[in-house]
Amino acid sequence: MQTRVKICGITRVQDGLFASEVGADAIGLVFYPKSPRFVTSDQADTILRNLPPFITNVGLFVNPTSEDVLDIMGHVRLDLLQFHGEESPEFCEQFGLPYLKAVRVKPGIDLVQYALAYSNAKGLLLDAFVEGTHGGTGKSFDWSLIPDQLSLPVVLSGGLNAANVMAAIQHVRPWAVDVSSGVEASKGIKDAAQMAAFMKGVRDADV
Ligand SMILES: O=C(O)c1ccccc1NCC(=O)[C@H](O)[C@H](O)COP(=O)(O)O
Repeated sequence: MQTRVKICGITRVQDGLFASEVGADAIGLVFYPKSPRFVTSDQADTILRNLPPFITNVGLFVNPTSEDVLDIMGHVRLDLLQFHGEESPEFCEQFGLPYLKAVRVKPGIDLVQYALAYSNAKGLLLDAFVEGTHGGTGKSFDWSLIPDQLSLPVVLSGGLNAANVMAAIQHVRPWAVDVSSGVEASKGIKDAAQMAAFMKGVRDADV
């Protein structure tokens, strides 16, 4: 099986294009204003208009209002939503788009119950728990906390990079992996060589 790849926190057309060229299946656009990778709807629209076909785009939010999401959706044609806060299943489902629910994993969290609660999600994005932040931390977590079987596809995230992504895939066998910090020259600025190396690590894990 080929592990899918999302490269998140794209803020520049050139980074979205290169992510497409190296084989990423999806790019993430962060609409959370407190993030150093935040993009406006106009910036997001420009990035998406320059992407080649067949690249899924994911709009990322943290505890938005319904109006926040609808406003972005009115300006940007999003394929998938990703919620990183304390959004309820009902909140996530109201927009008529498929969505990923992000979960920050720490000992004691019941991922089986989480997957059952968000049963209409397209997947669970499992990320590191870092107090006071919601994501994009560059920190990994103990992958052994992930149950062998969950009722939703797993998108493994949190501190992945070219050096650890092969081990992560071989350990977890996720549907997909997601990366932001691990392919950056600085926050929000992706590094082409790191993106290419990350993709090579994913392909090496899949053989
Ligand atoms: O990327 C951010 O700045 C961010 C801020 C707040 C919530 C979520 C955020 N990113 C969401 C992602 O899907 C990241 O790719 C994920 O958290 C992994 O990030 P990293 O550990 O830096 O690879």
